[in-house]
Amino acid sequence: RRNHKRLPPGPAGLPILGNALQIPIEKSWLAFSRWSKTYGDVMHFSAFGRSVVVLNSKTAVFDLLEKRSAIYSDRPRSVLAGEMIGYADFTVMCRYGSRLKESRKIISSLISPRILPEVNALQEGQTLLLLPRLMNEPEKFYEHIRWYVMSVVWKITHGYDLPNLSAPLAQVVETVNEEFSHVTAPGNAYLVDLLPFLRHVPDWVPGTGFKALAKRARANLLRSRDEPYDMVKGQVARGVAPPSFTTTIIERNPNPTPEEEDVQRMTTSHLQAAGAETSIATIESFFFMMALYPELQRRAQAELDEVVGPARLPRCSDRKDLPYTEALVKELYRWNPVGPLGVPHSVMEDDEYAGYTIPKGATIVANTWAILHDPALYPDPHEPLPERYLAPAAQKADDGETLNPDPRAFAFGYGRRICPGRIIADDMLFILVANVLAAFDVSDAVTAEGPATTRTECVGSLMSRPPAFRCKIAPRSKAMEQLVASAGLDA
Ligand code: HEM
Repeated sequence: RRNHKRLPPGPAGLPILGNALQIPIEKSWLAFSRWSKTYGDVMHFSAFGRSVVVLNSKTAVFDLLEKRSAIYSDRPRSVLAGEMIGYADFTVMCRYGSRLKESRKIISSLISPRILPEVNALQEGQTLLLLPRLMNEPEKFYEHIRWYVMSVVWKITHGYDLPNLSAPLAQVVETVNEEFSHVTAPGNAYLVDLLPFLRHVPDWVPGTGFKALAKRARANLLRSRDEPYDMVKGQVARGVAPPSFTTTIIERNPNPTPEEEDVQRMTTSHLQAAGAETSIATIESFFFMMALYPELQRRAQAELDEVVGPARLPRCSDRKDLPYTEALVKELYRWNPVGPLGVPHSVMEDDEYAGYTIPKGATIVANTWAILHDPALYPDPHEPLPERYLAPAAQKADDGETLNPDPRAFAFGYGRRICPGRIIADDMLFILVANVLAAFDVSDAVTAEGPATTRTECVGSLMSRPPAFRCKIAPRSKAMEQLVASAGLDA
């Protein structure tokens, strides 16, 4: 379709296909950053007649996704994943409307500063269980990190003690996560998303394998929604439910309408899915960064030794006295943001910005990676430098911008869709970083290509994570070995 509006600039594309073949599937945030030097901070692409607008600067992202959040908070339509499988009922893919509002209202009533002491105690307890696992089987650290994050989130959302990753409840969620990643992966485009009427074509027609896929994935989605919720519902009825988000929701509204219960079920099971993968990838990045940059590790350890001492392990309450460790956590969000392009938004009406039309229904992609590697905001952006946040407050760049802003303002998304789990994620990351560094030395990262170096690049299409690697995780002293073992037993 010809469009006479003045769209933002972008590379010329082919008829019908548009730019679909030009956008790389792997690490597209790097290509977008390169192209922004030619086309500017606001770029337009098209693929099969659909508009995609990529925002490459803090100003453009904040102007649109924050200040005009009222019209930039929808998600793009997705026929297979969103409508046929039903992921659009999940908060993260939910279209803008009453269901999203209801679900976000439930989440913000649950995740508030008031409940943080309880959540922090739980996170500290799970961390003490993680340390002996890392000490005894360091070669399985991927598995341990996964168990750690999932166990923290399960405990918060359903009061469930996850023994290991093969527990049936964990398996259901893992299957849903895998299916979700598969159908939403860039490059796995399904024709039904371009031609939605195909969903009504009978199953026997060749080429409709996507319908069987949708049925299977939907059945798993409903299992992941119902099994944990029904477990807690039964516990509440018997008066034995441990405290959890799901318990609170059920007790608060014991006789919900079917519509209310549907949102409650989806929201609680979704927190489980939304919280896990992002946090796991950030922790993988932490181990990688520590192995590559031993001097950062030493500096944080010196601070932990001085403030916490050798007789105990760090707690959340130490955080205010650990500025370097805090800065290191900030640098983790910046150096390799796990969501380099965030989650796409969609604009609900035609809009004008910087002299261009942003057309209604366009997918809006915030290039968070580009902001977090903008040398005008973060000098020397490719180097992990926690001390950048310790410089005297409010250092200004030539154009008056504050230098080295807190990366959490970008890493957790924007406007009305900002990540509602960010306080939980951030505390979990801090307590893990502080404990691992107090207890262990991390070193010698090795990927399939050989020893990793500071030039080894992260990989991914939707998420950015280090290439698969092994590393050494060794107790810092005999005394620490004993402390970890006894703290683990106590926990
Ligand atoms: C390091 C860990 C995490 C990172 C980097 C992260 C990042 C993000 C980002 C970038 C978004 C999209 C925001 C946008 O559309 O602009 C998001 C959405 C979301 N996150 Fe997180 N997240 C993390 C952990 C968590 C945790 C632990 C939970 C829950 C316990 C959670 C729950 C959610 C939910 C429910 C949404 C959907 C919000 C919506 O679409 O309205 N996240 N997160």
